[in-house]
Formats: sequence, structure tokens, C-alpha cells
Amino acid sequence: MVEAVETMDGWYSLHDMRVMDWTSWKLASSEERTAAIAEFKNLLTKWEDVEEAENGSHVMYQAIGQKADFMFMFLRPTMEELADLETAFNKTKLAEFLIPSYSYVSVIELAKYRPQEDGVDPETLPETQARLKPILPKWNHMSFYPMSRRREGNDNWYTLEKDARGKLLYEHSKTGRQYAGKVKQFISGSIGFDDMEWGVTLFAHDVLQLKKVVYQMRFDEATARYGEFAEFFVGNHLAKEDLAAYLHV
Ligand code: VOV
Repeated sequence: MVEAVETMDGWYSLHDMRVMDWTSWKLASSEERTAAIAEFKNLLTKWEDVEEAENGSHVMYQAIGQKADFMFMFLRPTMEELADLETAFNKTKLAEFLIPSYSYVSVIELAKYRPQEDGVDPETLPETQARLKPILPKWNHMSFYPMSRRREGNDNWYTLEKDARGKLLYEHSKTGRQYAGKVKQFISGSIGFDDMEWGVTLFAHDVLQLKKVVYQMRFDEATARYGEFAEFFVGNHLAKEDLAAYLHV
């Protein structure tokens, strides 16, 4: 029987995409708009405090294209905290003008493909813990997409032996390492949580590096034979200080 790989799981993740209802926003009074922005900035400050205390992390991006205007990613230690955060967001005045367009639920994941060194469980290492509970970078650009591993005929990831999968992912990681300092990746597992199997979140200073890494990886066997994709989202970092200017009408 083919052996599954053990995963190390960290913070729970919610990608939350919303489209701005500019028509309703323009019809609101300027007092209402000012109050909505102030209230939302307060919520962002609360989330910053959580991040400061290393109890979670979040980012806010302005998405490009019609799939979304706002792209959020939230990380929390439990699914309950993630649900509370989502509810608090939904109860804001600003949320009345935001139409939910997409969401993705997953958990930050690392797999134990590498053989254990000297019986040390990698999950106990501080560097592993830091990767499982990461403070998300606020780099200029972000890309998010869900993906799955193919299960078709001769291209079935789940009938490959663990060693073979480990080798393919090692090759994959060699491509990834060429982007050190340029692209930062977060893989979150979503089997049993959402429609596809993993969420891929990438951050870059230079937006073109997002395209280059994804393109280059298409030629790695792990992707070429076993990668399946759906929708992609891309956005520019939106700082709390720039929110009012973005929403000015
Ligand atoms: C940009 C850099 C980069 C680097 C360094 C990197 C490294 C690594 C390592 C070392 C490992 C394996 C063990 C683990 O840690 O889990 C992975 C794992 C994974 N990856 Fe990756 N990946 C990158 C980047 C990177 C990208 C751009 C993508 C999207 C793929 C594409 O074609 O568009 C991706 C996907 C994944 C997935 C879905 C998994 C889980 C696969 C599984 O079946 O279990 N990944 N990845």
C-alpha cells in the first residue's frame, strides 16, 4: 500500500476576496463613508495587535481584475478564532459595501518527506514552528491560487510511492530556491476543508517574479504531470494608511 506523508500543520488560514460595490458606496453620505473607514481601520489595528503578540497574521491587498477588489489573507491558531474574525469583519459598516466573491479555507502545512535526522522530530524545531505560524510579509505583490494533485490514469500522485513523491518535491524545491529573496511561498493544506487540495500564496517585491516562478515550475514533473489549477488572484499591497485614499470617491 502506498504510504501517505505525515504533515505538520500550523495556523488556520482564510483567504477572503471581496468586490467593492462602488455604486452603493457613492450613494452613501460622506459621514457614513468616513465612519465606515474609521471603524474598519480600528479593526485593522486590532488585527495588528494580534500580529504583534504573534497570535496570528493578516495581509490586505488590492486585487486586480473583476474577481475581487480586496484580497485578504488571515491566519489564526484555531478555526474558531478564524470564524470569529470573519464574523467581526462581516459586521462592520464597510462590509455592507463589500460583496463576497471568493474564499478559501486551509491550514499552513509542511510535509515530512525528508528522512528524520538523529531521531529529531522536525516539528519540535523552532525554525519549523516559525514556518508553521508565520507572520506574513507585506511585500508589494501577492498571488493566490488553489491547486490539486492529479489522479488520472498513469498520472496519479496518490499511487506514487512516498519516496518518488519526495524526490519530485525535492526537484520542485530546487526550482523554488532560485527565487530566494524574490518570492516567498506559503503552502496551506485544504483537503477536507475546501474544494481543492492546497492553497498557494506567493509574495514578491517585483510582480513579474510571480509569473516567472509559476511558469518555470510548470516544467517540473511535480507540476507538469501532477499539477491541477483553478482560479488565480493577484494584487498590490494596500496599507492601512492608504485605505481612505483608495476608497475616496
Ligand atoms: C518559491 C519557492 C518555493 C519553494 C522553495 C518550495 C519548496 C517546497 C518544498 C520543500 C515542498 C515539500 C515539502 C513541504 O514543505 O511541504 C513543497 C511542497 C509544495 N509546494 Fe512548493 N515551493 C515553492 C513554490 C511553490 C509554488 C509556486 C507552488 C505552486 C505550484 C505551481 O506549479 O505553480 C508550490 C506548490 C507546492 C505544493 C502544492 C506543495 C505540497 C505538495 C504535496 O504534494 O505535498 N510551491 N514546496
